[in-house]
Amino acid sequence: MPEHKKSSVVSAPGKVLLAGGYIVLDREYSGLVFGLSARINVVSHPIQSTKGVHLTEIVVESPQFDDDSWVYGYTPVEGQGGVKVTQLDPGNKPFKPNHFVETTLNYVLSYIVSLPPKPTFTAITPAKFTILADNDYYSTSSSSSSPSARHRFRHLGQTISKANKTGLGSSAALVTSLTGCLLSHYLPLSVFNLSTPSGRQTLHNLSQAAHCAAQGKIGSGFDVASAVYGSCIYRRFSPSLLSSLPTPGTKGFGKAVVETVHSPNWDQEINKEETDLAGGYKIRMVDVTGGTATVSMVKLVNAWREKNRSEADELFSSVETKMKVLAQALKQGDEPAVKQAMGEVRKLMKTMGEQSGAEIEPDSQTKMLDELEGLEGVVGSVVPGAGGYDAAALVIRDDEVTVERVKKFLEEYSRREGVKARLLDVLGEVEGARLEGWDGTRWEEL
Ligand SMILES: Nc1ncnc2c1ncn2[C@@H]1O[C@H](COP(=O)(O)OP(=O)(O)OP(=O)(O)O)[C@@H](O)[C@H]1O
Ligand SMILES: C[C@@](O)(CCOP(=O)(O)O)CC(=O)O
Repeated sequence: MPEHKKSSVVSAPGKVLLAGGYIVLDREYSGLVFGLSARINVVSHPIQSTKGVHLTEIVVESPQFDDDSWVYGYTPVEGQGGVKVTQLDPGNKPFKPNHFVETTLNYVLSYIVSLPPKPTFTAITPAKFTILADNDYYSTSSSSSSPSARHRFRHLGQTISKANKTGLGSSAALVTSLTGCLLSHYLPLSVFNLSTPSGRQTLHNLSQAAHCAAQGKIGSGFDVASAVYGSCIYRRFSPSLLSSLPTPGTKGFGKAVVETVHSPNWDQEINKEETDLAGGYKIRMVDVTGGTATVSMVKLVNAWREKNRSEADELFSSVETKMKVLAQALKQGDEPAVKQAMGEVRKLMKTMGEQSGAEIEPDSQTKMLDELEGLEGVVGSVVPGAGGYDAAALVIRDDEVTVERVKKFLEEYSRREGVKARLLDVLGEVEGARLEGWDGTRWEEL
């Protein structure tokens, strides 16, 4: 583990889009997203070269998963192309790429070496980056109260591709925390400081660029926005900002990344003032061990909207109106208003699903959420984001009795319906990406 003075630790939260799925893809509409207490942390460690050996290696490891570490060589690219990393064959193990990690390295290292006043390839030195994800990002067969589950960064006993995601936005939290850690590790505080508004803006723009490239599509970016800024009402950036970046490893890539990240044309809106959760309430998530194919659902909703423009636009506007009412009610702790607004958002999203053919609130989720809403202390529920079988979101009263009641209900419901529904430990949280302090053993728990 690293000597703390030479290490940086950056964490970024997961997300829950409480209201605004699909509509937030269009800049006309905004969505309400909360950050989550489940964070992905990235810890940097310099690698000392032994005398006479010239290393140009960057290692990224995710020790909670079987065999998941990736070794990259890095080389400068001529013609202001920045840096290109190439994954090195581990020899003794199967060769497994991690597209999100590799793309982030290409974008962030290229940005760092291409910063004005002049390109400095020597800014990059060999280093290792360790990814530590809070447990709630993945479903497991063990219950959350078992001893191994209490470990902060549990070993999952499988590879990343086999792990069952709960839908809390692991790739956005990973790309954002890795971007923040690379910037903090390689750049002096005078050039990149995560705690300043301009540092956050750089982190946001660069993480959006890397995440879109890794995903192979330009989504709304609400997940990266909340990983950087935490809870907010989010209006997306114009997709044209990222549509003409060259490919990593080609001439002009590094220069283009710097120009794009520093462009004055970024037009996302992050409204944090109207997003808060009053004391006495908590946002909790219920995992149903499913997962959702967001891309095909978005295609169905878009196709329906194309054909039924005025009906769809009316529905989209109603979702946005109710989203704003919900944000205000949550901030004020107005329980009846939260209940009503969540109920209305649910109904509208159910209708969007029925009209478009996308399973936004599948009937099995409807049944579970209706029953949950009947419990004392459960204020409201929604299928967040794209909906489907990702973890559902609840607003509940913040007391032990309610939590126990919900847990007991989910046990009984799982037995009765033959499903695995459980309350995740994760809570809604307002804060975004942050530099973590070094406190000795905290990052050595694995
Ligand atoms: N702990 C981790 N260590 C290394 N890579 C990770 C980790 N978590 C996520 N990733 C990367 O992110 C990818 C998962 O991204 P994907 O977009 O499929 O899921 P997601 O962002 O969690 O989805 P959702 O938004 O539905 O929660 C993994 O294949 C891997 O490349
Ligand atoms: C459908 C969409 O609006 C939300 C997807 O949310 P999630 O990944 O299911 O949390 C897509 C997007 O905003 O990029």
